[in-house]
Amino acid sequence: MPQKSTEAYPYAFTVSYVERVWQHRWRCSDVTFHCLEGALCQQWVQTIREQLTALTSRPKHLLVYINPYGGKQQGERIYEQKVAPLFTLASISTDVIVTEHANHARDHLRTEAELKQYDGVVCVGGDGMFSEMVHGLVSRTQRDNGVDQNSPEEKLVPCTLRIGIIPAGSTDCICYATVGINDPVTSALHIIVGDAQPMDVCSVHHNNTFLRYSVSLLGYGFYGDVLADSERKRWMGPARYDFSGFKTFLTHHYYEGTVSFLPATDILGTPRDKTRCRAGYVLLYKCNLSNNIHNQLCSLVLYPHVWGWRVIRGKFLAINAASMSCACPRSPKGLSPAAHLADGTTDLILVRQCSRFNFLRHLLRHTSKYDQFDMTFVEVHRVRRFRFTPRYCQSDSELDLRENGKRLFSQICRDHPACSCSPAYSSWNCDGEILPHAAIEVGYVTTPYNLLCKYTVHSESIQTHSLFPHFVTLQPCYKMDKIKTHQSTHNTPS
Ligand SMILES: Nc1ncnc2c1ncn2[C@@H]1O[C@H](COP(=O)(O)OP(=O)(O)OP(=O)(O)O)[C@@H](O)[C@H]1O
Ligand SMILES: CCCCCCCCCCCCC/C=C/[C@@H](O)[C@H](CO)NC(=O)CCCCC
Ligand SMILES: [Ca+2]
Repeated sequence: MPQKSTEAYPYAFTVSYVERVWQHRWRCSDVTFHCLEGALCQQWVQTIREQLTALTSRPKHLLVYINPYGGKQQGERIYEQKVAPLFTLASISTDVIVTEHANHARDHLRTEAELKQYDGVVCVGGDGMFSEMVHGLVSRTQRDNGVDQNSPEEKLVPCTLRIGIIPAGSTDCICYATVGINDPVTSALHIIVGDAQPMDVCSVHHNNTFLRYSVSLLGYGFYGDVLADSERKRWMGPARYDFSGFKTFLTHHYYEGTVSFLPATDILGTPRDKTRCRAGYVLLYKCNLSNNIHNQLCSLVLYPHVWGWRVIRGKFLAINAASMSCACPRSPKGLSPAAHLADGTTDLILVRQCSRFNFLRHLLRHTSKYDQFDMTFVEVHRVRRFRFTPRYCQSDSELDLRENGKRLFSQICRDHPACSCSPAYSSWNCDGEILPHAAIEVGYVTTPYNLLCKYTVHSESIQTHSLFPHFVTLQPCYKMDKIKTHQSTHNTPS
């Protein structure tokens, strides 16, 4: 600042604020205001501070879990260098746990963590780490409320604590599909300003026994096989998915079975809509869909069997249930671009046996503007529940082998034990974790979740933003713990 104005306006304070720089990317900027009088400066600071304190949606105390081995193993560095300084600037205090083993965060959240003292929990990692948080919190909430997790008929009780994601994984699909980008700074700023987004959760069962929750992808066939292969190549980092994806594409296995599903008939909107559920300031498509007659007509056309379950038998290259778009850097529009984040449904995508060439066309359309569902061997249904039963029963010994992670020597092709045809079973990819059971039942899709790092879709949050459009926090010009005015000519706080 020129000396002249410093002399004329000797008091100053700095406001840090969120700036939208490009598309969905946010950055923290600041602006310094200079005043003639110390008292006036103090009054401004006091008033802004009061307004900030009144924003109850903003977290003050967070519990952070860092997976040091997710993605490119950069979790700790990302948190220390990019996120922690922003939390400090926003006067958010944190308790940080660097996980020591898989399921550390899940078990800590489920049993030990003193959750009452926190306004939210944050995970630094990928989809697997987020899944751990969901399992810890959702399980704890169901247990505290006497909900039987084993019953697919039961609806989940919503959790009150929100989860924030700082992306540091390999796919980061949950972060990308909710925020619009996988950028740690953007996510940290969403957490700071208290953004919230409810999200759907599916419970997955086998023989009336609870297996796992899923919030993004439940995929059998192609995505199950990619995951099973890639887990053996974790040392490759995020590139393992490209390698295993290519390999699985070449193997071109199909799987026989029966899919039964309960179509979501009482909703507006279809998986073929052109809208995107990634609410922001420019594109505000809310999850509770718009009252649109065109959408209503599409629902009727797509779901003529409105009253009950539908059953489809066949040979499938992939069976995917996308509870959200599953957009990620590999596929910016995702597996089901029009899926909604919190509408109590999942989009069931059935890819029937077809030629390698056609399957490649289908896969490539996930990365372009062309419609991946507009192909004769692909169908998509918006559903509330579904089941899958493989054509051939899976024996208990086979399940044991799979559960123990052993190679499936017993997995023979259906007609010719000695040849390399398609095996009888794939496994389910449940948000990036392998489920060895081929036969599963998915209970009612419910929305027991709130994320911290999401654009506003609640009217409450929108109001908050229009009242206080940008302020993240206040800082004096010179580094101090508390907000104070200072006399800029003397470089010392007054
Ligand atoms: N300290 C740890 N040591 C080993 N594994 C861990 C540890 N902490 C968490 N995990 C496990 O690491 C697995 C992968 O983590 P994460 O999801 O963060 O990264 P990723 O798999 O590379 O990313 P993505 O899920 O986005 O593809 C998760 O299943 C999680 O349970
Ligand atoms: C031969 C050309 C192929 C081009 C294909 C592009 C299609 C990409 C669609 C990507 C869909 C990602 C769905 C997200 C799944 C996550 O819950 C899971 C855990 O992070 N990731 C994977 O399973 C990792 C899945 C990675 C699949 C490649
Ligand atoms: Ca959904």
